[in-house]
Amino acid sequence: MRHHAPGKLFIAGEYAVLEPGHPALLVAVDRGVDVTVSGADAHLVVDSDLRPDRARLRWQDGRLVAADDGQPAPADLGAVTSAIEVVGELLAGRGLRPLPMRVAISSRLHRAGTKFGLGSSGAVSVATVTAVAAYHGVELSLESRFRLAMLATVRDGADASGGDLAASVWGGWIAYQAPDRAAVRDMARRRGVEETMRAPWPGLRVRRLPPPRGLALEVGWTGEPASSSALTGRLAASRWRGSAARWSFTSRSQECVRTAIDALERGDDQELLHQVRRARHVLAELDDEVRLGIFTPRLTALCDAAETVGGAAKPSGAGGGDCGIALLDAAAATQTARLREQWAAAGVLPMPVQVHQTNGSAR
Ligand SMILES: Nc1ncnc2c1ncn2[C@@H]1O[C@H](COP(=O)(O)OP(=O)(O)O)[C@@H](O)[C@H]1O
Ligand SMILES: C[C@@](O)(CCOP(=O)(O)OP(=O)(O)O)CC(=O)O
Repeated sequence: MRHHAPGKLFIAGEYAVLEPGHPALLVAVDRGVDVTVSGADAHLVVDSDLRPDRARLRWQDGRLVAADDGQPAPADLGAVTSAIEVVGELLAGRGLRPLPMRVAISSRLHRAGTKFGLGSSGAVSVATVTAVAAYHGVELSLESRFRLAMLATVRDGADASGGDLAASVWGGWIAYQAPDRAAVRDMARRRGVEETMRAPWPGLRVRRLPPPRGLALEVGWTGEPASSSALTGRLAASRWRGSAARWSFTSRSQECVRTAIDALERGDDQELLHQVRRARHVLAELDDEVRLGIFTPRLTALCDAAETVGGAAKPSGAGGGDCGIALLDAAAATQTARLREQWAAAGVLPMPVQVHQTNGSAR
């Protein structure tokens, strides 16, 4: 049983999307993670391309622990083990026991262990819940994949919007608004996974969007891995939290993303470019205000280069490294060539990444 889940890029709306009701614009990419589930003699074996050794695990009170000494499962396998545990809970609710299995993860979202910032944890969660459920004969709808992966993500208190999960599940270009994660986590604790899968999730909205008519998407990698949770944690702990600046940032981001979504739906590429430039500035103002370090020198150079050739660019996601996106006139090949040259001179690696098409059905 094998499942492929694509990685993602944030086109606009990062940070603000953490607040329920605030949209983000994302796109899935044609690189991702493959999870293959096959039989095993006993226990559960997790074999990840991030680790030299396979981990042998066993179930203990609904959690996965090391098979030999009962110690917690390796922390770097947290995305995988949480995803398996949530499926385990779903199966238990249906009177089924998880089978012994080997879960193998192979990813094109890192190079020799250094991530690109294309949403590897999200793709791992989506591919794992889908493949493990299918191995047990449970076919999940698109929304059920998203919900299980979101439950796996929030289970240990991590606050992430789930935008990466939605892009990975639905594919293509999407508009996304996050559910109230605290409410969803509490519901799962009180009422269990099965019921939480069926209940309404306040705030959650996902909508597929048409791609831009005549724009090409370019992706540049800074070569510097960044920790999104460290950046969002610093933001949450800062005095910015209850400030007027926060309100101003989230409302400007919201207006920018809504206008960008509208531009996509109307096929207005020029307006989309304008909103991507605005999104860059809204993020830069947040960075000036809170000094998060979203814009590294390479990310700033990546954006400036795109603007000098007539395009629009910004960091994708939390910033601090990882990658950035640029949108350019698809018909102007010389602009793309000039952009790539300027990126290379600034130490930004152009990545051969295309948009992943929409995943099959709408559900
Ligand atoms: N190939 C993989 N195998 C197992 N876990 C993975 C793999 N790729 C990513 N992960 C999990 O995702 C985490 C990286 O997530 P994150 O920092 O959010 O990166 P990204 O920016 O690519 O989403 C890793 O620490 C690991 O827990
Ligand atoms: C700040 C954010 O809105 C965006 C973070 O996006 P990244 O693309 O940086 O995330 P990772 O996939 O974990 O690397 C936080 C969020 O939406 O969860």
